[in-house]
Amino acid sequence: MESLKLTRLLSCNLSTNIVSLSRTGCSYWPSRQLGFGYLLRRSFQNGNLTVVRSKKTGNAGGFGGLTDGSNSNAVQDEEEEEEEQHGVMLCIDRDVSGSVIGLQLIPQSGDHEVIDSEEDVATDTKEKDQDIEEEKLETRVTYNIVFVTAEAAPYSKTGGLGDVCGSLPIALAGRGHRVMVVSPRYLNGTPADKNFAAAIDLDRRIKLHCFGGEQEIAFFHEYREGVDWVFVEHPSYHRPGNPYGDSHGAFGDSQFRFTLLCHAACEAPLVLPLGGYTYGEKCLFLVNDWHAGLVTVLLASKYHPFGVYKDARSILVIHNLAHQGVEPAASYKNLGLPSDWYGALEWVFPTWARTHALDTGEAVNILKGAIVTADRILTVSKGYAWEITTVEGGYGLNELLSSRRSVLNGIANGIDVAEWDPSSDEHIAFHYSADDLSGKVQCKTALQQELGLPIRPECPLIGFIGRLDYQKGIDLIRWATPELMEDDVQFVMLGSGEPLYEDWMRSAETTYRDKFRGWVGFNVPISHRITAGCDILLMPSRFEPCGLNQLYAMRYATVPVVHATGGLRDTVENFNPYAEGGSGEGTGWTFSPLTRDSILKALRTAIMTYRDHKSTWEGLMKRCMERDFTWESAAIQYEQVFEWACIDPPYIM
Ligand SMILES: Nc1ncnc2c1ncn2[C@@H]1O[C@H](COP(=O)(O)OP(=O)(O)O[C@H]2O[C@H](CO)[C@@H](O)[C@H](O)[C@H]2O)[C@@H](O)[C@H]1O
Repeated sequence: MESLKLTRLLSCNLSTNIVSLSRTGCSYWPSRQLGFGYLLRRSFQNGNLTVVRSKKTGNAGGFGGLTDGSNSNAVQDEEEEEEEQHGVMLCIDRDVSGSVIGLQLIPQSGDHEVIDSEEDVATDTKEKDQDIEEEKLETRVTYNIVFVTAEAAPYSKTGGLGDVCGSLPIALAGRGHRVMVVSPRYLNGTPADKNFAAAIDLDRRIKLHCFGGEQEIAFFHEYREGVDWVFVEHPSYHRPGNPYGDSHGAFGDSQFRFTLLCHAACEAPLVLPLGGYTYGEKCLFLVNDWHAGLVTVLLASKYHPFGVYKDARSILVIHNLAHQGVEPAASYKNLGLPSDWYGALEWVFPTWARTHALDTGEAVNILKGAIVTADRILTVSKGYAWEITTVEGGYGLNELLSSRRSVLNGIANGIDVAEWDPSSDEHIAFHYSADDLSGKVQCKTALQQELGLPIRPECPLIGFIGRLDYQKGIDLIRWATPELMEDDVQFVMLGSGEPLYEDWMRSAETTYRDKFRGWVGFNVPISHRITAGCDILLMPSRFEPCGLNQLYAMRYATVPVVHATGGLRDTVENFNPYAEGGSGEGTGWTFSPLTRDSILKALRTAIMTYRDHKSTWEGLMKRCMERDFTWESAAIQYEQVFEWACIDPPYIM
């Protein structure tokens, strides 16, 4: 018998493989999932799981999903060598009429390792390597995944949430999962509206019960890069500005608009026949930030009591705990939740945070409701997963989050390495790679020219990109700038946000004419050019759940100087000049505490290294570029969490 590398495949550290069986009682994992040229067939008899391993000689067949029992042609082709293993049934999937539509099975404890005898081990090294390669790439179990998010690039983006929800779904789809992303169909009367041009009206109107009546919404759909992009259509998503506000400030009806999103997202898997068939009830909802938070509460309070979505799981992904969706308690009745679920969202401000003596501090907090009802909780880095359980980082939710520590994990974001690739980036004038960095200095002089700065390739160019708000430490940058400008450096900032800082950036341009540029606005091409053209990227964030700009910077050989917090500390390795026999180790500078002086000190160390230690700097640039920030490795970690979510029963039934 030839080698079958199933050991790692079937003996994950969870000791569990969940296998779905179709109505017919057996299904096939296409050979791509199992290693080269094999199929697994599983049948269920008398409460036991039988795994039949077959060598397949015909075509590998499609990769259409775990429960696709339609590979009958492939079955006919196979030349079976059967061996049996036994397991137990975890649960039965039924449709609304009670008919069995699928089964979840778990291999019998101790039986789930398939270890071939030594004689079986293939001698052909090439084939072995190929098997291992395949195995590394393959997904063990596929899921129906429903992302719910307020933004998803390229359709909508105001920050990192859009980036993540625009690229992680594609990575997961690429690993064999069926993935839907549900977000609003924003139209603001600008050229950005064309982002939605390829999405077609599915002609499926539904009525949602919230805000004192029936709200009719429609669904638009685009299938792109293996993902079902579903857009919720409602007039409240059509207005100037970004998803959250306009030049006059934040929109006053965010609770309404995102309540619609959540109700619609709960219905979408049930009512939309995408590609011919619905996602159905057995879904994994990935609920991103407070805007989507009502999904977990709806599943627990509105669907589960009626036996709907009982095999679904919800995972709350926290990108930023500072925004929680807090509104007056009286707004609870608008949310379309049963009245006896008020406690899940109930939130009482501490006395010091109340506005006047008669203020009882009572509010509803949607993110809190999601934390209470989600099956699992994720944040976008390990460091931040810990920080949010502390008083300093918990924004009032630290005790609640601590109480759910057993289901709380952190996974650092990846980046879209195709969009952010210095060797092919369409937004930059010159291209470069770790093997040939010469294009980087050309990008620098092109940027200096574009910004009207003196063209000085030898002058250290520092960059900042981000939202201009308290989180990003803009006040400290403003405070440190006068002293920084005494050095022979150039500094360019791109950002929009608080008017105070926008005005300061404009005025600093006048004060430091030859040294400072402040680009006020949101401009993706410029962000690429700054990332490529600068030598150093500054990120003095007060807190940073993950941070993407430091990852982009490293990919572009721009050395990050960051506050040692959250995801910044997890992803930037502090430079150690003495390591590796003096050739150095690390990818940037992580400073702490967050003060004006430590920002200046870290920047000056970086500047001195850039000026006086050219080969050390080149080593830093190369190490930055060699880091793996692909979504692939993050997606594998997400799959681990999916498995954990499915092993446990739903948190609230
Ligand atoms: N003016 C501008 N013009 C063009 N592009 C601009 C821009 N301002 C910001 N961007 C872009 O927006 C993104 C910002 O991403 P970040 O992760 O740094 O921050 P954000 O705080 O929005 O995200 C939150 O969610 C993400 C995702 O999980 C976490 O990484 C992060 O820590 C958390 O605060 C980057 O792609 C950046 O280039």
